[in-house]
Amino acid sequence: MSELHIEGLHKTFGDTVALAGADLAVAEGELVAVLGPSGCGKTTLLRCVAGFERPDGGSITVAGRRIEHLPPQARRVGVVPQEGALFPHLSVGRNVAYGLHGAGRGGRVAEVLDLVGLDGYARRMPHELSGGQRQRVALARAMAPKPELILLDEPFSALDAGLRQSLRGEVAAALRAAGATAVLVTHDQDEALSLADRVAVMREGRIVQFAPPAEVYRSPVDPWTASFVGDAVWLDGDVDGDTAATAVGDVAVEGPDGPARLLLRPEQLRLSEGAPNATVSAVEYFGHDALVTLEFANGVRLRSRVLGGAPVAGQSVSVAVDGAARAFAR
Ligand SMILES: Nc1ncnc2c1ncn2[C@@H]1O[C@H](COP(=O)(O)OP(=O)(O)OP(=O)(O)O)[C@@H](O)[C@H]1O
Repeated sequence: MSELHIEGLHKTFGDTVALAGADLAVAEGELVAVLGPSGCGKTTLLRCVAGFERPDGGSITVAGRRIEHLPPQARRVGVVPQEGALFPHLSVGRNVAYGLHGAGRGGRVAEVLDLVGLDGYARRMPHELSGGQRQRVALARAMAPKPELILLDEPFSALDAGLRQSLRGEVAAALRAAGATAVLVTHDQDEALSLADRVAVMREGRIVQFAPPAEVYRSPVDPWTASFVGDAVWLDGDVDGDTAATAVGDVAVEGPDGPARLLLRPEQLRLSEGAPNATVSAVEYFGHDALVTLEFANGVRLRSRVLGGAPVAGQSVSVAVDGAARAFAR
């Protein structure tokens, strides 16, 4: 497995700019999620790397080799499409063996099926598998020829929520066990944050932030990224050093001095002991936690994520802020 370098990639379709100078550098053995809203260019980026689309400009290098002008089969890149796309008339084993040649085929098929947890499934037909098993076969098929790089295009999107979550972990484990360099495209922030070593946030054809999941969540580069990745609670304030004066009191901050929009995550607003300073105006209960809308005396409303017992609407509560808010100049 090898590293991937994408520089200044451009692609337009008629009047639509799908890629507007996308840059991405994936290290050997790394699992990167490209996360962005619908239409931001994720699939186009992946298709350019796979060779299904030819970019208008820019370069794609895998293991030091420029590949953007090579046909797909010469790129040594494996692809796991959205819905697996297995050959329906071929057994699991023959699907996985499809891109393999030579004597070691049988052994390699068994090896990759084992890696994806489908040891003993080689004789089954695709229609005899669950949706999650089909996706694992598609992953095994992509990995079988030992490509330099594996690309996964929304590989869990056709599955229901429970299955998606368990399969995510299994796929990440299989990729890591194989030492694969992989790029996964998704619009699902939970998927990106939970799976990837680094997340590339994509907007309007460009990568706007590329960092480990915790950094993207805690220190988003701009308000758009803050609101796109995770729940954002916004509060206006005036920053002076490491505190900001706000309508709900002084809050610890990180960011430039002056008028600012302050980003808090709902779990940073904690119900505490002490003199009440807010009233609960609404509660959305989810079992494991609840989203509570808090109204302060001056009319400011903020959302808090509360674990365990949720308060009830109308209740007076004391609210404290944990950690620092991130300030963006206003
Ligand atoms: N073959 C094409 N012809 C014309 N326009 C296209 C083509 N492929 C993509 N586009 C346009 O390019 C833009 C980026 O599309 P792309 O499929 O890469 O986005 P995406 O981020 O993968 O979206 P989604 O999450 O909805 O799949 C969109 O505006 C789309 O309509």
